[in-house]
Amino acid sequence: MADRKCLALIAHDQKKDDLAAFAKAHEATLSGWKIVATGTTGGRVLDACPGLDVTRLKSGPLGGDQQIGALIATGDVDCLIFFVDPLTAMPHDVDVKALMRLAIVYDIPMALNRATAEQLIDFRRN
Ligand SMILES: O=C(CO)COP(=O)(O)O
Repeated sequence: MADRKCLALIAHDQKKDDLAAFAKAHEATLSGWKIVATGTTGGRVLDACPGLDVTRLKSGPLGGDQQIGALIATGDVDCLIFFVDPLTAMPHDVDVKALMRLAIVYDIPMALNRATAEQLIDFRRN
């Protein structure tokens, strides 16, 4: 059997409740993926869905976004769902931009809000 594809999940603090609810609502679909997540986000996803295969990396401000960017560059992440908070300044804004840039460079599907993530998860199921 081919290796499962890898999905990266990230949410800024104001969006973490929303991402946990999204994960719960799509738990069955997400169980078909290998998941990598920034540290705090991964913890929230596992609290909501303890059975998912989630690898937690560093927290975003401590390098987690860059770790996920590196995994995109090596071809180890196939899809990115990142619930971005557009209303709060981030100390690691440059890391966030660099991550999005690599998702574009390597042309992987990237959802930056819940509406797009809902479409992406439905699309990939079909
Ligand atoms: O800051 C983040 C993304 O830029 C998310 O990191 P955490 O999941 O560790 O909060």
